[in-house]
Amino acid sequence: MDHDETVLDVQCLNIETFMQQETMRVVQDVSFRIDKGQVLGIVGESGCGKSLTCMSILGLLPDTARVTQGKILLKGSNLLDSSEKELIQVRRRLLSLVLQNPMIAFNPLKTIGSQFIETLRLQGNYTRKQAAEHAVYCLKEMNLAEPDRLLRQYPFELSGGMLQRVMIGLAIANQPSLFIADEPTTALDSVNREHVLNAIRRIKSAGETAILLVSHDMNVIEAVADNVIVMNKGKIVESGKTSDVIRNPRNEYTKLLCESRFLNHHTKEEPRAL
Ligand SMILES: Nc1ncnc2c1ncn2[C@@H]1O[C@H](COP(=O)(O)OP(=O)(O)OP(=O)(O)O)[C@@H](O)[C@H]1O
Repeated sequence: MDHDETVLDVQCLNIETFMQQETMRVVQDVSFRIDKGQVLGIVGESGCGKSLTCMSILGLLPDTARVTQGKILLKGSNLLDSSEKELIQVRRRLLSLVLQNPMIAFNPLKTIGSQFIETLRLQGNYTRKQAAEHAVYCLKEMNLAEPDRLLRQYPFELSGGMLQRVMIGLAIANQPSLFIADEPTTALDSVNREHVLNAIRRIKSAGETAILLVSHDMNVIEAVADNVIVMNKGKIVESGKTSDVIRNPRNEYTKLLCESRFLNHHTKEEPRAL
């Protein structure tokens, strides 16, 4: 594989948390790579370390957690060696994140348009007019109808699924090198989930961005991820091409996740923890 294509290379990542005088190794020796135009899925039960792994890449770990060992190479440079100032620049130019609940990402008192335009102008060299035009383009890319009208609306006027797509449109507006989506479909009904998966497919087919997709739903991973890692209790217990892992799961937890695929379609429940 051409090394130039690798966007994110996480090597032997270890994260500890410390709360109430107790230290816990919550991520242990986790390694993975994502190339341009590829989607890597991370699956695993609640508390297995998926979110802290993502937050460490963004340099946004909470005060009660820290990376104790490892490397996070973004296009070859180790983010763990970056200063806070450099990280802010990296987050603006190269990384973007979408979380489960888009409502908390928006200011309820401002229109979608003003927030979209403000963020675009913060990230890039846009006039207000150019930013407004680009916002319309991004919303169209997300297959959202009537983007001009949508930009005049307030967050509470949109459904969760629409807001999530607005968030994704905004997140990829400046073609980040790495797009991290942490449970982007979990709070959505099946129709909106499909819209979000289509949005991810579109980003993938543009071929410029590496995508890290966290989910506990194997259906979602199966739909868009080229490769998958399965985490349990802070460790990778299985990894490989998504189709191979699903066809031939080796680990007991992976088997459960795969079996729950059909169940999840109807109930959206998380599989029982082992
Ligand atoms: N801010 C924090 N301070 C201390 N410990 C934390 C903090 N956030 C998470 N943890 C602990 O770290 C471990 C990993 O949590 P993490 O949120 O990464 O799991 P997750 O796999 O993303 O779970 P979920 O699917 O529920 O979001 C858990 O044991 C959790 O309790």
